[in-house]
This record gives sequence, C-alpha cells and structure tokens, in this order.
Amino acid sequence: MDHGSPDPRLILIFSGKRKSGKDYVTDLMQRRLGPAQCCVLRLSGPLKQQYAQEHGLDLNELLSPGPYKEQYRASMINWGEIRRRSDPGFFCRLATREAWQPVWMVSDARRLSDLQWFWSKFPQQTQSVRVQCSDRTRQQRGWSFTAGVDDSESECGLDRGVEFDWIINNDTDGASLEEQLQPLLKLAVEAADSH
Ligand SMILES: Nc1ncnc2c1ncn2[C@@H]1O[C@H](COP(=O)(O)OP(=O)(O)O)[C@@H](O)[C@H]1O
Ligand SMILES: C[C@@](O)(CCOP(=O)(O)OP(=O)(O)O)CC(=O)O
Repeated sequence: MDHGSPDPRLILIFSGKRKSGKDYVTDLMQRRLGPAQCCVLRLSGPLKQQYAQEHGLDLNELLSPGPYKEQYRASMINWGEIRRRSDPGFFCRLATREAWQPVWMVSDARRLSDLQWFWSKFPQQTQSVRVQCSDRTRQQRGWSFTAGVDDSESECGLDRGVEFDWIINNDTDGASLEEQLQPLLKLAVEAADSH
C-alpha cells in the first residue's frame, strides 16, 4: 500500500440505514479491541472535511450524530456524488491511506462501488456487515423520513444485490447486541493475533 504499512488482516465493511447504529456498533467494537489492533474508518470523513472547508462549516458538528449534519446531508450527498462519478474509489482511498492497524472497520459503506473497491483491492480480507433495525427504533433515535435522502442511493444503494457476510440486528428491544458481536470480535482478535 502507498502508506508503507503491511496490508490489513481483516476489513469489516459496515452498512445500514441512518440511525441503524453503524457508528455505535463500530465504536463499541473498537473499544473492545483497542486502538492498536483496530481502527474505525469513515468514508464520510474526508468527504465532510472537504465539504466543511469549501462551505465554511463546523467539521466537528458535521462529524457528530446531532441535527447539524442533517441540515447539510442532502447537499453533501450531491457534492459527494459529483466526486464519485469521476472516481468511484476517491473517498475509499482517502479514508484508508493512513490506516496501519491489522483490523479495519469501515463504518459507512453506502454504495456497491464502495464495497467493490474493497473487494477488488483486498479480496481475501474483506467481509460485509449489515446493521439493521426497525423504522420504529430509528425514529426513537431521531430519524424521520426525508425525501431526497432516504430514497436516494446514499441510503438505498445496498438494499438489494448484496449477500452480506454478517447481519446485526440493533433494535432497542431486540436480541442482545453483545451476543451478536461475539463472533465478529473473535474473528477480529484472531486476525490481529496473526499479524
Ligand atoms: N444499541 C444501542 N443502544 C443504545 N443507543 C444506541 C444503540 N444503537 C444506536 N444508538 C444510538 O442511536 C443514535 C444513532 O446511532 P448511530 O450509531 O449514530 O447510527 P448511524 O451511524 O447508523 O447513523 C446514536 O445516538 C446512538 O448512540
Ligand atoms: C454525505 C454523506 O457522507 C453523509 C454521511 O454522514 P454519516 O456517515 O455521519 O451518516 P449516518 O451515520 O448514516 O448518520 C452520505 C453520502 O452519501 O456520502
């Protein structure tokens, strides 16, 4: 890789609707695994950084789960689409360029092109994880349907056509998240140990 680090041993690519809990789950896993073994990479990180700079916005607020980023989401989606159209791997490359840990978790895949980039570059290491929950749970977490966002490729691009390696149900009153994450954590520990 261009950053000179050895290739990762395991890449878990998370996707799911907004407020399904992608950040929550990946943060939880990272706390368990520790920063020396595992990093959380966000494809939206370099996107938000560049977008904030060009539009004079508060990057920290855009990176937070609160309402600020929602005001700009539709515009950020459009802005990102233009970049991706000419170079589908643009944000994947930027998001991964400084990662050196043996386990990577990408918290926000949204389009088939995101997954394809990792599958083609790291075919042995890449596994896909879908985080899902009911709309009711998402509403409890502050979600409401927004036309132009919830019906766009950004939210629906992976609804069909992918057989996910792992599915995590993250409903408020559903199966224990801890239990569901055990096999993934085990996989990550084994990958890190083999580094
Ligand atoms: N299992 C959970 N238990 C408690 N709170 C959760 C859980 N999953 C998600 N949340 C909360 O719901 C909100 C949305 O989750 P987040 O991880 O930001 O979703 P996403 O990244 O998919 O948009 C956050 O405030 C988060 O802390
Ligand atoms: C413009 C975006 O990158 C904004 C993504 O922001 P977050 O990744 O913070 O979103 P959720 O975790 O789903 O709430 C979407 C895109 O289409 O690239």
